Amino acid sequence: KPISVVNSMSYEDFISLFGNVIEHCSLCAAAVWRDRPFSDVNSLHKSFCQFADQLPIGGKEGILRLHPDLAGRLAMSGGLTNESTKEQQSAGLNTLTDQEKKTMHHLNQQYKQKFGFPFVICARENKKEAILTGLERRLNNSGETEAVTGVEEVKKICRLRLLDIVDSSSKL
Ligand SMILES: NC(=O)NC1=NC(=O)NC1=O
Repeated sequence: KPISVVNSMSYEDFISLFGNVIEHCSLCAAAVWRDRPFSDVNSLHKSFCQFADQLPIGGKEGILRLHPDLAGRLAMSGGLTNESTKEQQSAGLNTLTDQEKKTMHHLNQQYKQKFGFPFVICARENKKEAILTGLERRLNNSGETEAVTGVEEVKKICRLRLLDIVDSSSKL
């Protein structure tokens, strides 16, 4: 969609179009609508990032808790959103060996046990090996660090999902 069409949308249409660019966070889109008109997809992304950044730590953790595990129960049962399904497949998470599945599940559990929110990484920018090493490495971080790191990954996921919707060449 051209950015001019995005800028002329009612907030209902804007929310239905962008309600999942941050996974299950239609609130983000509902808030970002007020920043229109957007000059291009970058300024639209910037608004989403600013909304996430100004959230208190509890809100940041809340955004992370809305994300499905990588190669988790939901993924195995085909219960992911369309976007997450494609993203997890692109990282090769649908072709994990039984051993890799067990390792991923165990590390995800450990991570959630420690932080109280799931491990989030931009799957379209990582293959399964990098995801597993990232999970192991980040397990050693503090909760504060991981809440911020996770939101940085959410911003990357958001940018790629926005680029799937908005013509990146269109400018105000
Ligand atoms: N826990 C996650 O990182 N989930 C995901 N990352 C993505 O890029 N897509 C997901 O579903």
